[in-house]
Amino acid sequence: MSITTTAQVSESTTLRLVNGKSITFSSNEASEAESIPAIDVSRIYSPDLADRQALAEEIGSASRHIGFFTITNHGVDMQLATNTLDQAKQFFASDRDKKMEVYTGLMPKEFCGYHPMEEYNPHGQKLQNLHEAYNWNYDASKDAEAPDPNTPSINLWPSDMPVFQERLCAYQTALIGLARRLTRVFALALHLPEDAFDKFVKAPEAGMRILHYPAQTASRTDQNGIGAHTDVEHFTIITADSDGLEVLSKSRQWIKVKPTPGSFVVNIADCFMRQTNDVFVSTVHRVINETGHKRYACPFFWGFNRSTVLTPINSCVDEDNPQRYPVMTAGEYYEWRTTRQKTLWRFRKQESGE
Ligand SMILES: O=C(O)CCC(=O)C(=O)O
Ligand SMILES: [Fe+2]
Repeated sequence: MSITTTAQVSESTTLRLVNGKSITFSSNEASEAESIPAIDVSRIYSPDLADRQALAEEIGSASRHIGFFTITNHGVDMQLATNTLDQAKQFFASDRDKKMEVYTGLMPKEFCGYHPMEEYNPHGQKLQNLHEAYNWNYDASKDAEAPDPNTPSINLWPSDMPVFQERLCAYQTALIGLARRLTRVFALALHLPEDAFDKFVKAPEAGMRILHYPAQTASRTDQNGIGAHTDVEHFTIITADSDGLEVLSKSRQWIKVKPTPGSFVVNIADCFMRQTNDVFVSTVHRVINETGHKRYACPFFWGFNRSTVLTPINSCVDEDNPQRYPVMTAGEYYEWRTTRQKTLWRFRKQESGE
């Protein structure tokens, strides 16, 4: 972590993110003084376009200002989420050898598979990030709305845990349905036709991850559960069983996000930020588990098909906001981030003397 000191103000911290941007904040403490917007999204199911447009205005405003919001009345059966978190508890409780059979290092250009405990340290803190994770990708053959048995899925499933795969995929299928509807609302929020993005999400990126964060005893300066970062794709839908998620506001304060039973947290990610030329904010976030007990979470990472060219949306580029990023496909960006993230984070681990 690089510490810089300003003349009158106390110490501030500057961190460089994997996406190339830097962030600075003056206090490492998080507070509940600000909160993220809570949006009732039941209107995604309304047959009336005016209802969906009104919802799009709310979601668009949250995406432009903080890039994080909670959604209620989303229509997803929360039993599917509970089942997935139960499977996470069982998987992470198994032997390390068992988990290492699906080690993510076997797939250097992908995130899928098992990420061991204390493997990464993105900001060179005294201690490695205190989490372990398991990631799995979209499987076109299980897509309820557009099943395609001919596209192989890239995954590392544990060999003898069929219920694990079944429960995790059932939850993923439900979230894919919700994400397709939200994608239409985002199109409206950008004042595009509602179906403008449909073609990009026929065969989407819809990877997921389960995470286990042990209770942290070290200070938040020395260790994070997961260090400050932005997500890679278009938007993320997070389920978590406890406090711990923190979001960096525009005023550079860390805000605590409270999980509300039955709701999800949604955040904008980097591909959407690039495609909207920074009109949508891909907000920096991290997790620090100071609850005193284990924390489990399950983010769902939704992105447009890897062949989608991330040309900035016309209405997001003008004289005051000229084009900020070179154009590349979502797949090129994904691969750049994955390899960079894995090598950079491991490099910093070696640097810290492990
Ligand atoms: O555990 C959480 O609540 C969020 C995890 C996260 O931000 C991530 O995996 O990208
Ligand atoms: Fe994240």
